Amino acid sequence: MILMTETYTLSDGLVVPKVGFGTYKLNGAQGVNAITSALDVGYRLLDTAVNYENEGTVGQAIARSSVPREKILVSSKLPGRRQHYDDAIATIEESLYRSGLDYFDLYLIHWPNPKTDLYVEAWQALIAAQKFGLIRSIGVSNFLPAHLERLEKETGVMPVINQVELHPYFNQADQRKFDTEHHILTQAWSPLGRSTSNNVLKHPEIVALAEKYHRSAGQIILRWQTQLGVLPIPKSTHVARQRQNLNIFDFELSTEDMATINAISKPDGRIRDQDPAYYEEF
Ligand SMILES: NC(=O)C1=CN([C@@H]2O[C@H](COP(=O)(O)OP(=O)(O)OC[C@H]3O[C@@H](n4cnc5c(N)ncnc54)[C@H](OP(=O)(O)O)[C@@H]3O)[C@@H](O)[C@H]2O)C=CC1
Ligand SMILES: O=C(O)C(=O)[C@@H](O)[C@H](O)C(=O)CO
Repeated sequence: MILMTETYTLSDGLVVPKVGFGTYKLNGAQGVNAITSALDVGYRLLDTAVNYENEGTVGQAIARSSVPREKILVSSKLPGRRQHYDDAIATIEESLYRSGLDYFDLYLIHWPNPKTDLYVEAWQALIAAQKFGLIRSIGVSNFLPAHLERLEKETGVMPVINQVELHPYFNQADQRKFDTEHHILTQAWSPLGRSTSNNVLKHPEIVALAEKYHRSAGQIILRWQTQLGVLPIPKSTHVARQRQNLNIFDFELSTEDMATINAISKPDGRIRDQDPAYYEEF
């Protein structure tokens, strides 16, 4: 049975599912199998990046899937080392060749890299690539309010999406508020905390809520994110987990339980030392 998701409408009119599928570390034949399985389960938004070295894997899964291309949204990301205008345009074209696609539904600047200070130039390239028809919607990832304000001031164009680290240990309340006020949809990367040693799926409050709602810990977290108005992109290689991560639209967390999860967040809750104010990724 194919699972259906609810949708968000972005400020430019693009309709996106409320849950997408992350593909970091899904490479080669195993990656194709995992992504094909995700499409079979019902995922319709695939998140990739040049830096994941798997745009070919994603394209191959789409080619093998029985789901028509136009029913799938594919989102990729421009790496830090390609933020000069001409490099960015060439990279977007190469991303398309690698994936075997004619267009991307979404393309994001992966990190602002403020020390390199080329993100406005990269944004101008994304605006042009959208005009050329290579990309339907343009967005960013890991952008702080100051970076977003600068994009608007210098180009007049705000991103429609901002993909940031967001899980119960780091719930991004201020960034979400800013994004909402500027009609930007917040996407959650590592929505399940990447199952690190400090595993948020085992947090006692999350485990208690899973018992209360007769759901898995992952489903509680993903449901919390969608009730916050956020779009999580969980990754899983296992079909049963892929299915449960999408199957969150038939229950609702109470206001009190939402508040309980919101209270887990802490200022130093990032998985790694990746504050976009100074982190640079190439
Ligand atoms: N823009 C950016 O800078 C970044 C973007 N991303 C994007 O976000 C996506 C998701 O983040 P990611 O870092 O992969 O981490 P996630 O938070 O999605 O966690 C993935 C891990 O959780 C496990 N898992 C998945 N579902 C469940 C479940 N229901 N119960 C228990 N364990 C589960 C997976 O194991 P298994 O596979 O064995 O099921 C895997 O080990 C990435 O794949 C990528 O597309 C990620 C990081 C940064
Ligand atoms: O996975 C991504 O999209 C990244 O931007 C990486 O920085 C990731 O967060 C990572 O941890 C790489 O080791």
